[in-house]
Amino acid sequence: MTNKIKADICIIGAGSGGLSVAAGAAQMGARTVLIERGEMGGDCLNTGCVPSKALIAAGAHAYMMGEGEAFGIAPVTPQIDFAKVNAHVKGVIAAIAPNDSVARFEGLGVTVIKDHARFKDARTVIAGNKEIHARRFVIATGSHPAIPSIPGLDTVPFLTNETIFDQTERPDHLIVIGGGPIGMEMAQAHHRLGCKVTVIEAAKALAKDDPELTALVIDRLIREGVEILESVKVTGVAGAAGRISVTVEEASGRRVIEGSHLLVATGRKPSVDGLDLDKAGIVADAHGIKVDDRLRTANKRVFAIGDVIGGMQFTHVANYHAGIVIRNALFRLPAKVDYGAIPYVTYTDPELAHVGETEAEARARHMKINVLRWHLAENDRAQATHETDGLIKVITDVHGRVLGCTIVAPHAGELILPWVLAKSQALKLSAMAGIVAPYPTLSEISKRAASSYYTPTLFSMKTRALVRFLGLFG
Ligand SMILES: Cc1cc2nc3c(=O)[nH]c(=O)nc-3n(C[C@H](O)[C@H](O)[C@H](O)COP(=O)(O)OP(=O)(O)OC[C@H]3O[C@@H](n4cnc5c(N)ncnc54)[C@H](O)[C@@H]3O)c2cc1C
Ligand SMILES: NC(=O)c1ccc[n+]([C@@H]2O[C@H](COP(=O)([O-])OP(=O)(O)OC[C@H]3O[C@@H](n4cnc5c(N)ncnc54)[C@H](O)[C@@H]3O)[C@@H](O)[C@H]2O)c1
Repeated sequence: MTNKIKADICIIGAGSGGLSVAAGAAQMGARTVLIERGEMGGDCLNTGCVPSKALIAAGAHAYMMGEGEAFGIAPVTPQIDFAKVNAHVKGVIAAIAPNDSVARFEGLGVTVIKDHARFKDARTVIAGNKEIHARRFVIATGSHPAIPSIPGLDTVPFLTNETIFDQTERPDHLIVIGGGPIGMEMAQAHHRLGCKVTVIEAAKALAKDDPELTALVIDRLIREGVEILESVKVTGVAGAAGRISVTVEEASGRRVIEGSHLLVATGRKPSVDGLDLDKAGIVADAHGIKVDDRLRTANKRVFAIGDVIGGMQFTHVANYHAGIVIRNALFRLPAKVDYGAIPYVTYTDPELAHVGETEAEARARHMKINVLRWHLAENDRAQATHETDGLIKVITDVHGRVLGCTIVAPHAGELILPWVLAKSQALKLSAMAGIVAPYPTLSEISKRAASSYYTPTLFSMKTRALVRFLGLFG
Protein backbone atom coordinates (compact mmCIF):
# COMPACT_ATOMS: atom_id res chain seq x y z
CA MET A 1 0.00 0.00 0.00
CA THR A 2 1.34 3.45 -0.91
CA ASN A 3 2.11 5.68 2.02
CA LYS A 4 1.56 9.36 1.16
CA ILE A 5 3.72 12.00 2.85
CA LYS A 6 3.28 15.78 2.62
CA ALA A 7 6.39 17.91 3.16
CA ASP A 8 7.71 21.44 2.78
CA ILE A 9 10.99 20.17 1.38
CA CYS A 10 12.09 16.76 0.13
CA ILE A 11 15.79 16.08 -0.42
CA ILE A 12 17.16 13.22 -2.52
CA GLY A 13 20.64 12.11 -1.42
CA ALA A 14 22.13 12.21 2.09
CA GLY A 15 25.68 13.27 1.17
CA SER A 16 27.46 16.56 1.88
CA GLY A 17 24.85 18.70 0.13
CA GLY A 18 21.64 16.86 1.06
CA LEU A 19 22.52 16.51 4.74
CA SER A 20 23.27 20.24 5.02
CA VAL A 21 19.92 21.21 3.50
CA ALA A 22 18.06 18.68 5.67
CA ALA A 23 19.71 19.80 8.93
CA GLY A 24 19.13 23.48 8.17
CA ALA A 25 15.54 23.08 6.95
CA ALA A 26 14.40 20.86 9.84
CA GLN A 27 15.95 23.13 12.47
CA MET A 28 14.17 26.09 10.86
CA GLY A 29 10.84 24.34 11.30
CA ALA A 30 10.23 22.99 7.78
CA ARG A 31 8.61 19.56 7.38
CA THR A 32 11.64 17.80 5.89
CA VAL A 33 11.99 14.46 4.10
CA LEU A 34 15.44 13.03 3.27
CA ILE A 35 15.79 10.03 0.94
CA GLU A 36 19.01 8.00 0.71
CA ARG A 37 19.45 4.72 -1.16
CA GLY A 38 22.97 3.93 0.09
CA GLU A 39 25.15 4.91 3.03
CA MET A 40 24.30 8.07 4.98
CA GLY A 41 27.11 10.60 4.42
CA GLY A 42 27.53 9.89 0.69
CA ASP A 43 30.87 9.99 -1.07
CA CYS A 44 32.68 12.36 1.26
CA LEU A 45 32.26 10.26 4.41
CA ASN A 46 32.38 6.77 2.92
CA THR A 47 34.45 6.78 -0.28
CA GLY A 48 35.91 10.27 -0.70
CA CYS A 49 37.33 13.01 1.51
CA VAL A 50 37.34 11.20 4.84
CA PRO A 51 38.92 7.84 3.91
CA SER A 52 41.34 9.51 1.48
CA LYS A 53 42.59 11.97 4.11
CA ALA A 54 42.84 9.16 6.68
CA LEU A 55 44.94 7.08 4.26
CA ILE A 56 47.08 10.13 3.43
CA ALA A 57 47.67 10.65 7.17
CA ALA A 58 48.87 7.04 7.52
CA GLY A 59 51.18 7.53 4.53
CA ALA A 60 52.56 10.75 6.02
CA HIS A 61 53.32 8.93 9.27
CA ALA A 62 55.21 6.17 7.46
CA TYR A 63 57.11 8.72 5.36
CA MET A 64 58.26 10.74 8.40
CA MET A 65 59.83 7.61 9.90
CA GLY A 66 62.25 7.49 7.02
CA GLU A 67 63.04 11.21 7.07
CA GLY A 68 64.98 11.59 10.34
CA GLU A 69 68.45 11.89 8.79
CA ALA A 70 68.28 15.67 8.30
CA PHE A 71 67.52 16.06 12.04
CA GLY A 72 70.29 13.71 13.19
CA ILE A 73 67.83 10.88 13.83
CA ALA A 74 68.51 7.55 12.15
CA PRO A 75 65.69 6.77 9.72
CA VAL A 76 63.71 3.59 10.33
CA THR A 77 61.88 1.45 7.81
CA PRO A 78 58.23 1.44 8.87
CA GLN A 79 56.59 -1.96 9.30
CA ILE A 80 53.27 -1.43 7.55
CA ASP A 81 50.33 -3.69 8.32
CA PHE A 82 47.91 -2.81 5.55
CA ALA A 83 44.98 -4.46 7.32
CA LYS A 84 45.59 -2.21 10.32
CA VAL A 85 45.97 0.82 8.07
CA ASN A 86 42.58 -0.09 6.65
CA ALA A 87 41.17 -0.47 10.17
CA HIS A 88 42.44 3.06 10.94
CA VAL A 89 40.66 4.38 7.80
CA LYS A 90 37.41 2.63 8.74
CA GLY A 91 37.81 3.84 12.33
CA VAL A 92 37.97 7.46 11.20
CA ILE A 93 34.79 6.97 9.13
CA ALA A 94 33.08 5.36 12.13
CA ALA A 95 34.10 8.26 14.40
CA ILE A 96 32.48 10.81 12.07
CA ALA A 97 29.48 8.68 10.97
CA PRO A 98 27.19 9.56 13.94
CA ASN A 99 27.05 13.19 12.67
CA ASP A 100 25.48 11.92 9.43
CA SER A 101 23.39 9.10 10.90
CA VAL A 102 19.68 8.37 10.52
CA ALA A 103 19.37 8.64 14.33
CA ARG A 104 20.83 12.17 14.39
CA PHE A 105 18.64 13.38 11.55
CA GLU A 106 15.49 11.80 12.95
CA GLY A 107 16.43 13.52 16.21
CA LEU A 108 16.41 16.83 14.33
CA GLY A 109 12.88 16.05 13.13
CA VAL A 110 13.75 14.86 9.60
CA THR A 111 11.77 11.97 8.10
CA VAL A 112 14.52 9.72 6.69
CA ILE A 113 13.61 7.18 4.00
CA LYS A 114 16.24 4.56 3.07
CA ASP A 115 15.36 3.79 -0.55
CA HIS A 116 15.95 4.76 -4.17
CA ALA A 117 14.05 7.92 -5.15
CA ARG A 118 12.50 8.73 -8.53
CA PHE A 119 10.16 11.40 -9.82
CA LYS A 120 6.55 10.42 -10.54
CA ASP A 121 5.64 13.89 -11.86
CA ALA A 122 6.62 17.55 -11.41
CA ARG A 123 5.53 17.61 -7.75
CA THR A 124 5.82 14.01 -6.56
CA VAL A 125 8.69 11.66 -5.72
CA ILE A 126 8.41 7.93 -5.09
CA ALA A 127 10.74 6.01 -2.75
CA GLY A 128 9.78 2.39 -2.12
CA ASN A 129 6.16 2.35 -1.00
CA LYS A 130 6.20 6.05 -0.10
CA GLU A 131 4.92 8.88 -2.25
CA ILE A 132 6.23 12.31 -1.26
CA HIS A 133 4.36 15.43 -2.25
CA ALA A 134 6.49 18.47 -1.39
CA ARG A 135 6.46 22.23 -1.98
CA ARG A 136 10.14 22.06 -2.97
CA PHE A 137 12.54 19.25 -3.93
CA VAL A 138 16.33 19.20 -3.81
CA ILE A 139 18.35 16.75 -5.91
CA ALA A 140 21.69 16.08 -4.18
CA THR A 141 22.53 12.71 -5.68
CA GLY A 142 26.25 13.33 -6.22
CA SER A 143 28.55 11.73 -8.78
CA HIS A 144 30.30 8.45 -9.43
CA PRO A 145 33.51 7.43 -11.25
CA ALA A 146 33.53 7.99 -15.02
CA ILE A 147 35.07 4.88 -16.57
CA PRO A 148 36.84 5.49 -19.90
CA SER A 149 36.30 3.14 -22.80
CA ILE A 150 39.73 1.49 -22.92
CA PRO A 151 39.94 -1.85 -24.77
CA GLY A 152 40.08 -4.69 -22.24
CA LEU A 153 39.22 -2.59 -19.17
CA ASP A 154 35.90 -4.39 -18.78
CA THR A 155 37.70 -7.75 -18.65
CA VAL A 156 39.96 -7.04 -15.63
CA PRO A 157 39.20 -6.26 -11.99
CA PHE A 158 39.96 -2.61 -11.25
CA LEU A 159 39.58 -0.27 -8.31
CA THR A 160 37.84 3.11 -8.11
CA ASN A 161 37.31 5.44 -5.16
CA GLU A 162 34.31 3.23 -4.31
CA THR A 163 36.50 0.15 -3.64
CA ILE A 164 40.08 1.28 -2.94
CA PHE A 165 39.38 2.04 0.72
CA ASP A 166 38.32 -1.59 1.27
CA GLN A 167 41.80 -2.96 0.46
CA THR A 168 43.19 -4.88 3.42
CA GLU A 169 46.27 -6.15 1.57
CA ARG A 170 49.06 -3.94 0.27
CA PRO A 171 49.11 -3.75 -3.52
CA ASP A 172 52.63 -4.59 -4.75
CA HIS A 173 52.40 -2.29 -7.73
CA LEU A 174 49.44 0.08 -8.08
CA ILE A 175 48.87 1.44 -11.58
CA VAL A 176 46.76 4.62 -11.51
CA ILE A 177 45.04 5.80 -14.67
CA GLY A 178 44.36 9.55 -14.26
CA GLY A 179 46.62 12.21 -12.73
CA GLY A 180 43.90 14.44 -11.25
CA PRO A 181 43.45 15.07 -7.50
CA ILE A 182 42.22 11.53 -6.80
CA GLY A 183 45.03 9.89 -8.77
CA MET A 184 47.81 12.04 -7.30
CA GLU A 185 46.59 11.90 -3.68
CA MET A 186 46.21 8.12 -3.85
CA ALA A 187 49.51 7.65 -5.70
CA GLN A 188 51.58 9.40 -3.03
CA ALA A 189 49.71 7.83 -0.10
CA HIS A 190 50.11 4.30 -1.50
CA HIS A 191 53.76 4.82 -2.37
CA ARG A 192 54.46 6.01 1.16
CA LEU A 193 52.69 2.89 2.44
CA GLY A 194 55.11 0.65 0.59
CA CYS A 195 53.54 0.16 -2.85
CA LYS A 196 55.29 0.69 -6.16
CA VAL A 197 53.11 3.23 -8.00
CA THR A 198 52.83 4.27 -11.65
CA VAL A 199 50.51 7.13 -12.66
CA ILE A 200 49.39 7.21 -16.29
CA GLU A 201 48.00 10.57 -17.39
CA ALA A 202 46.66 11.30 -20.88
CA ALA A 203 47.46 15.02 -20.68
CA LYS A 204 49.17 16.86 -17.76
CA ALA A 205 48.89 15.82 -14.13
CA LEU A 206 46.88 18.30 -12.01
CA ALA A 207 46.15 20.21 -15.22
CA LYS A 208 43.37 22.35 -13.69
CA ASP A 209 46.00 24.23 -11.66
CA ASP A 210 48.86 26.65 -12.40
CA PRO A 211 51.72 24.59 -13.95
CA GLU A 212 54.36 26.65 -12.12
CA LEU A 213 52.91 25.42 -8.83
CA THR A 214 51.92 21.88 -9.85
CA ALA A 215 55.50 21.29 -11.06
CA LEU A 216 56.61 21.47 -7.41
CA VAL A 217 54.10 18.79 -6.40
CA ILE A 218 54.84 16.55 -9.38
CA ASP A 219 58.63 16.85 -8.84
CA ARG A 220 58.19 15.92 -5.20
CA LEU A 221 56.17 12.79 -6.02
CA ILE A 222 58.79 11.77 -8.60
CA ARG A 223 61.63 12.36 -6.09
CA GLU A 224 59.80 10.17 -3.58
CA GLY A 225 59.69 7.40 -6.21
CA VAL A 226 56.26 7.62 -7.85
CA GLU A 227 56.52 7.02 -11.59
CA ILE A 228 54.42 9.59 -13.49
CA LEU A 229 53.82 9.20 -17.22
CA GLU A 230 52.25 12.28 -18.84
CA SER A 231 50.89 12.81 -22.36
CA VAL A 232 50.49 9.08 -22.94
CA LYS A 233 47.59 7.17 -24.43
CA VAL A 234 46.34 4.01 -22.77
CA THR A 235 45.62 1.64 -25.64
CA GLY A 236 44.71 -1.52 -23.76
CA VAL A 237 44.35 -3.29 -20.46
CA ALA A 238 44.68 -7.05 -19.92
CA GLY A 239 45.33 -9.64 -17.22
CA ALA A 240 43.53 -10.90 -14.15
CA ALA A 241 43.42 -10.26 -10.40
CA GLY A 242 46.94 -9.59 -9.14
CA ARG A 243 48.58 -9.31 -12.58
CA ILE A 244 47.33 -6.38 -14.63
CA SER A 245 49.11 -5.11 -17.73
CA VAL A 246 48.42 -1.68 -19.18
CA THR A 247 49.65 -0.85 -22.67
CA VAL A 248 50.49 2.79 -23.35
CA GLU A 249 51.71 4.77 -26.32
CA GLU A 250 54.38 7.29 -25.34
CA ALA A 251 56.33 9.70 -27.57
CA SER A 252 59.13 7.10 -27.55
CA GLY A 253 56.85 4.24 -28.59
CA ARG A 254 54.73 1.48 -27.12
CA ARG A 255 55.25 0.26 -23.56
CA VAL A 256 53.56 -2.33 -21.34
CA ILE A 257 53.33 -1.64 -17.59
CA GLU A 258 52.84 -4.69 -15.40
CA GLY A 259 51.23 -4.15 -12.02
CA SER A 260 49.27 -5.97 -9.35
CA HIS A 261 46.35 -3.52 -9.03
CA LEU A 262 44.71 -0.87 -11.17
CA LEU A 263 43.00 2.30 -9.93
CA VAL A 264 40.84 4.20 -12.41
CA ALA A 265 40.61 7.90 -11.43
CA THR A 266 39.61 9.57 -14.67
CA GLY A 267 36.92 12.01 -13.54
CA ARG A 268 33.28 11.90 -12.48
CA LYS A 269 29.80 11.40 -13.92
CA PRO A 270 26.62 12.91 -12.41
CA SER A 271 24.42 10.35 -10.62
CA VAL A 272 21.06 10.78 -12.33
CA ASP A 273 20.35 7.12 -13.11
CA GLY A 274 16.79 6.02 -12.42
CA LEU A 275 15.66 9.46 -11.18
CA ASP A 276 13.14 9.80 -14.06
CA LEU A 277 14.07 13.48 -14.39
CA ASP A 278 12.05 13.83 -17.60
CA LYS A 279 8.81 13.07 -15.70
CA ALA A 280 9.45 16.23 -13.64
CA GLY A 281 10.59 18.37 -16.59
CA ILE A 282 14.21 18.53 -15.35
CA VAL A 283 17.00 18.88 -17.92
CA ALA A 284 20.43 17.22 -17.63
CA ASP A 285 23.39 16.52 -19.90
CA ALA A 286 26.66 14.57 -19.53
CA HIS A 287 28.06 17.26 -17.18
CA GLY A 288 25.08 17.24 -14.84
CA ILE A 289 21.65 18.67 -14.09
CA LYS A 290 21.19 22.13 -15.60
CA VAL A 291 20.54 24.84 -13.03
CA ASP A 292 20.32 28.65 -13.00
CA ASP A 293 22.38 30.81 -10.65
CA ARG A 294 19.77 30.24 -7.90
CA LEU A 295 20.35 26.49 -8.36
CA ARG A 296 16.82 25.97 -9.73
CA THR A 297 16.39 23.29 -12.39
CA ALA A 298 14.17 23.69 -15.45
CA ASN A 299 11.35 22.79 -13.01
CA LYS A 300 11.46 25.84 -10.70
CA ARG A 301 10.16 23.85 -7.70
CA VAL A 302 13.16 21.56 -7.90
CA PHE A 303 16.72 22.57 -6.96
CA ALA A 304 19.89 20.60 -7.71
CA ILE A 305 23.12 20.95 -5.72
CA GLY A 306 26.58 19.46 -5.23
CA ASP A 307 28.39 17.11 -7.59
CA VAL A 308 25.27 16.30 -9.61
CA ILE A 309 25.38 19.76 -11.26
CA GLY A 310 29.04 19.36 -12.33
CA GLY A 311 31.42 22.32 -12.01
CA MET A 312 33.37 22.56 -8.75
CA GLN A 313 32.92 19.14 -7.13
CA PHE A 314 33.89 19.61 -3.50
CA THR A 315 32.21 19.04 -0.16
CA HIS A 316 32.46 22.70 0.84
CA VAL A 317 30.80 23.68 -2.46
CA ALA A 318 27.91 21.26 -1.80
CA ASN A 319 27.58 22.85 1.67
CA TYR A 320 27.65 26.34 0.13
CA HIS A 321 24.94 25.28 -2.33
CA ALA A 322 22.83 24.08 0.62
CA GLY A 323 22.83 27.58 2.12
CA ILE A 324 21.75 29.10 -1.22
CA VAL A 325 18.89 26.61 -1.51
CA ILE A 326 17.67 27.23 2.04
CA ARG A 327 17.48 30.98 1.37
CA ASN A 328 15.64 30.44 -1.91
CA ALA A 329 13.34 27.57 -0.92
CA LEU A 330 12.44 28.48 2.66
CA PHE A 331 12.83 32.26 2.78
CA ARG A 332 12.03 32.98 -0.88
CA LEU A 333 15.13 35.17 -1.12
CA PRO A 334 16.70 35.33 -4.61
CA ALA A 335 20.16 34.20 -3.36
CA LYS A 336 22.62 33.42 -6.17
CA VAL A 337 25.83 31.42 -6.34
CA ASP A 338 29.16 33.19 -6.71
CA TYR A 339 32.17 30.93 -7.27
CA GLY A 340 34.71 33.80 -7.28
CA ALA A 341 36.17 33.08 -3.85
CA ILE A 342 35.73 29.33 -3.49
CA PRO A 343 39.00 27.67 -2.48
CA TYR A 344 40.09 24.10 -3.08
CA VAL A 345 42.98 21.98 -1.90
CA THR A 346 44.75 18.89 -3.23
CA TYR A 347 46.09 16.98 -0.24
CA THR A 348 49.39 15.81 -1.62
CA ASP A 349 52.53 16.61 0.37
CA PRO A 350 53.21 19.46 -0.11
CA GLU A 351 49.57 20.50 -0.39
CA LEU A 352 48.31 22.56 -3.30
CA ALA A 353 45.71 25.21 -2.40
CA HIS A 354 44.04 27.73 -4.63
CA VAL A 355 41.45 30.52 -4.62
CA GLY A 356 40.28 32.91 -7.33
CA GLU A 357 41.98 33.43 -10.68
CA THR A 358 45.14 31.66 -11.79
CA GLU A 359 47.79 33.72 -13.57
CA ALA A 360 46.60 32.43 -16.97
CA GLU A 361 42.94 33.25 -16.19
CA ALA A 362 43.87 36.71 -14.91
CA ARG A 363 45.99 37.47 -18.01
CA ALA A 364 43.03 36.50 -20.20
CA ARG A 365 40.62 38.77 -18.27
CA HIS A 366 42.66 41.87 -17.34
CA MET A 367 44.83 44.26 -19.36
CA LYS A 368 47.52 44.35 -16.69
CA ILE A 369 48.15 42.29 -13.57
CA ASN A 370 50.83 41.94 -10.90
CA VAL A 371 52.32 38.57 -10.01
CA LEU A 372 53.95 38.23 -6.61
CA ARG A 373 55.91 35.22 -5.38
CA TRP A 374 57.56 34.11 -2.17
CA HIS A 375 59.49 30.85 -1.95
CA LEU A 376 59.21 28.62 1.09
CA ALA A 377 63.00 28.27 1.14
CA GLU A 378 63.05 31.92 2.32
CA ASN A 379 60.85 31.12 5.33
CA ASP A 380 62.63 30.43 8.64
CA ARG A 381 60.05 27.93 9.92
CA ALA A 382 60.25 25.93 6.71
CA GLN A 383 64.04 25.83 7.08
CA ALA A 384 63.72 24.65 10.69
CA THR A 385 61.50 21.74 9.69
CA HIS A 386 63.34 20.96 6.43
CA GLU A 387 60.11 21.49 4.46
CA THR A 388 61.28 24.02 1.90
CA ASP A 389 59.47 22.67 -1.20
CA GLY A 390 56.91 25.37 -1.88
CA LEU A 391 55.85 28.70 -3.22
CA ILE A 392 53.07 31.25 -2.78
CA LYS A 393 51.94 33.07 -5.90
CA VAL A 394 49.54 36.00 -5.61
CA ILE A 395 47.83 37.70 -8.53
CA THR A 396 46.48 41.27 -8.19
CA ASP A 397 44.99 43.89 -10.47
CA VAL A 398 46.80 47.18 -11.12
CA HIS A 399 45.37 48.66 -7.92
CA GLY A 400 46.79 45.85 -5.78
CA ARG A 401 43.40 44.19 -5.33
CA VAL A 402 43.69 40.41 -4.88
CA LEU A 403 42.49 38.39 -7.88
CA GLY A 404 43.82 34.99 -6.90
CA CYS A 405 46.35 33.02 -4.89
CA THR A 406 47.92 29.59 -5.17
CA ILE A 407 50.08 28.04 -2.47
CA VAL A 408 52.22 24.91 -2.51
CA ALA A 409 53.41 24.20 1.02
CA PRO A 410 52.85 21.91 3.98
CA HIS A 411 49.39 22.88 5.32
CA ALA A 412 48.67 25.04 2.25
CA GLY A 413 45.01 24.19 2.90
CA GLU A 414 45.24 26.12 6.16
CA LEU A 415 47.41 28.91 4.74
CA ILE A 416 44.93 29.77 1.96
CA LEU A 417 42.18 31.05 4.29
CA PRO A 418 43.34 34.71 4.63
CA TRP A 419 43.49 34.85 0.83
CA VAL A 420 39.92 33.53 0.62
CA LEU A 421 38.94 36.43 2.87
CA ALA A 422 41.00 38.88 0.78
CA LYS A 423 39.37 37.64 -2.44
CA SER A 424 35.83 37.52 -1.06
CA GLN A 425 36.08 41.01 0.47
CA ALA A 426 37.99 42.46 -2.52
CA LEU A 427 40.78 43.52 -0.16
CA LYS A 428 43.91 45.27 -1.32
CA LEU A 429 47.35 43.81 -0.61
CA SER A 430 47.96 46.57 1.95
CA ALA A 431 45.57 44.69 4.29
CA MET A 432 47.78 41.57 4.18
CA ALA A 433 51.06 43.51 4.18
CA GLY A 434 49.96 45.53 7.22
CA ILE A 435 49.16 42.67 9.57
CA VAL A 436 51.68 41.26 12.04
CA ALA A 437 52.27 37.55 11.47
CA PRO A 438 53.63 35.47 14.36
CA TYR A 439 57.29 34.41 13.99
CA PRO A 440 58.36 31.85 12.97
CA THR A 441 55.33 30.56 11.06
CA LEU A 442 54.62 29.47 7.51
CA SER A 443 51.93 32.19 7.52
CA GLU A 444 54.71 34.74 7.10
CA ILE A 445 54.91 33.78 3.42
CA SER A 446 51.54 35.51 2.89
CA LYS A 447 52.72 38.74 4.48
CA ARG A 448 56.09 38.60 2.67
CA ALA A 449 54.45 38.03 -0.73
CA ALA A 450 52.04 40.93 -0.09
CA SER A 451 54.81 43.21 1.17
CA SER A 452 56.92 42.53 -1.90
CA TYR A 453 54.33 44.54 -3.86
CA TYR A 454 55.40 47.66 -1.96
CA THR A 455 59.15 46.96 -1.93
CA PRO A 456 59.99 48.91 -5.12
CA THR A 457 58.16 52.02 -3.78
CA LEU A 458 59.44 51.65 -0.22
CA PHE A 459 63.11 51.42 -1.22
CA SER A 460 62.93 53.74 -4.25
CA MET A 461 65.25 56.70 -4.90
CA LYS A 462 62.27 58.96 -4.05
CA THR A 463 61.85 57.42 -0.59
CA ARG A 464 65.59 57.56 0.06
CA ALA A 465 65.65 61.24 -0.93
CA LEU A 466 62.65 61.95 1.33
CA VAL A 467 64.27 60.22 4.33
CA ARG A 468 67.51 62.18 3.78
CA PHE A 469 65.53 65.42 3.43
CA LEU A 470 63.53 64.83 6.65
CA GLY A 471 66.83 64.03 8.40
CA LEU A 472 67.92 67.61 7.80
CA PHE A 473 65.39 68.81 10.41
CA GLY A 474 67.04 67.07 13.36
C1 LIG B 1 38.48 10.06 -3.48
C2 LIG B 1 37.80 11.39 -3.29
C3 LIG B 1 38.36 12.32 -2.45
C4 LIG B 1 37.73 13.56 -2.26
N1 LIG B 1 38.32 14.46 -1.42
C5 LIG B 1 37.73 15.65 -1.21
C6 LIG B 1 38.30 16.58 -0.31
O1 LIG B 1 39.34 16.34 0.29
N2 LIG B 1 37.67 17.77 -0.13
C7 LIG B 1 36.51 18.07 -0.79
O2 LIG B 1 35.97 19.17 -0.59
N3 LIG B 1 35.93 17.21 -1.65
C8 LIG B 1 36.52 15.99 -1.87
N4 LIG B 1 35.94 15.09 -2.71
C9 LIG B 1 34.67 15.46 -3.37
C10 LIG B 1 33.48 15.26 -2.43
O3 LIG B 1 33.46 13.95 -1.93
C11 LIG B 1 32.18 15.55 -3.20
O4 LIG B 1 32.28 16.81 -3.83
C12 LIG B 1 30.97 15.56 -2.27
O5 LIG B 1 30.83 14.31 -1.63
C13 LIG B 1 29.70 15.86 -3.08
O6 LIG B 1 28.58 15.85 -2.23
P1 LIG B 1 27.12 15.59 -2.82
O7 LIG B 1 26.18 15.81 -1.67
O8 LIG B 1 26.93 16.34 -4.05
O9 LIG B 1 27.12 14.05 -3.23
P2 LIG B 1 27.42 12.72 -2.39
O10 LIG B 1 28.19 13.00 -1.17
O11 LIG B 1 28.02 11.74 -3.33
O12 LIG B 1 25.99 12.21 -1.94
C14 LIG B 1 25.03 11.79 -2.85
C15 LIG B 1 24.13 10.76 -2.19
O13 LIG B 1 22.97 10.57 -2.98
C16 LIG B 1 22.60 9.19 -2.94
N5 LIG B 1 21.74 8.92 -4.11
C17 LIG B 1 22.09 8.98 -5.43
N6 LIG B 1 21.02 8.73 -6.20
C18 LIG B 1 19.97 8.50 -5.37
C19 LIG B 1 18.59 8.19 -5.56
N7 LIG B 1 18.06 8.10 -6.78
N8 LIG B 1 17.81 7.99 -4.47
C20 LIG B 1 18.33 8.11 -3.22
N9 LIG B 1 19.61 8.42 -2.97
C21 LIG B 1 20.41 8.61 -4.03
C22 LIG B 1 23.94 8.47 -2.95
O14 LIG B 1 23.80 7.16 -2.44
C23 LIG B 1 24.79 9.39 -2.06
O15 LIG B 1 24.78 8.97 -0.72
C24 LIG B 1 36.52 13.85 -2.92
C25 LIG B 1 35.94 12.90 -3.77
C26 LIG B 1 36.56 11.68 -3.95
C27 LIG B 1 35.93 10.68 -4.85
N1 LIG C 1 41.30 17.27 -2.40
C1 LIG C 1 40.12 17.37 -2.98
O1 LIG C 1 39.34 18.30 -2.75
C2 LIG C 1 39.69 16.30 -3.91
C3 LIG C 1 40.36 15.08 -3.94
C4 LIG C 1 39.93 14.13 -4.85
C5 LIG C 1 38.86 14.40 -5.67
N2 LIG C 1 38.23 15.58 -5.60
C6 LIG C 1 37.10 15.88 -6.51
O2 LIG C 1 36.83 14.78 -7.35
C7 LIG C 1 36.92 15.19 -8.70
C8 LIG C 1 37.36 14.05 -9.55
O3 LIG C 1 38.73 13.75 -9.38
P1 LIG C 1 39.52 12.95 -10.50
O4 LIG C 1 40.95 13.02 -10.13
O5 LIG C 1 38.90 11.64 -10.76
O6 LIG C 1 39.14 13.75 -11.81
P2 LIG C 1 39.78 14.90 -12.70
O7 LIG C 1 38.83 15.10 -13.80
O8 LIG C 1 40.18 16.07 -11.90
O9 LIG C 1 41.13 14.23 -13.27
C9 LIG C 1 41.08 13.10 -14.09
C10 LIG C 1 42.37 12.98 -14.87
O10 LIG C 1 42.32 11.78 -15.61
C11 LIG C 1 42.85 12.02 -16.90
N3 LIG C 1 42.29 11.02 -17.81
C12 LIG C 1 41.01 10.92 -18.24
N4 LIG C 1 40.87 9.86 -19.07
C13 LIG C 1 42.09 9.27 -19.15
C14 LIG C 1 42.59 8.13 -19.83
N5 LIG C 1 41.80 7.38 -20.60
N6 LIG C 1 43.89 7.83 -19.70
C15 LIG C 1 44.71 8.57 -18.92
N7 LIG C 1 44.29 9.65 -18.24
C16 LIG C 1 42.99 10.00 -18.35
C17 LIG C 1 42.44 13.45 -17.23
O11 LIG C 1 43.28 14.00 -18.22
C18 LIG C 1 42.57 14.13 -15.87
O12 LIG C 1 43.86 14.67 -15.67
C19 LIG C 1 37.90 16.36 -8.68
O13 LIG C 1 37.76 17.20 -9.79
C20 LIG C 1 37.49 17.04 -7.40
O14 LIG C 1 36.40 17.87 -7.67
C21 LIG C 1 38.62 16.54 -4.73
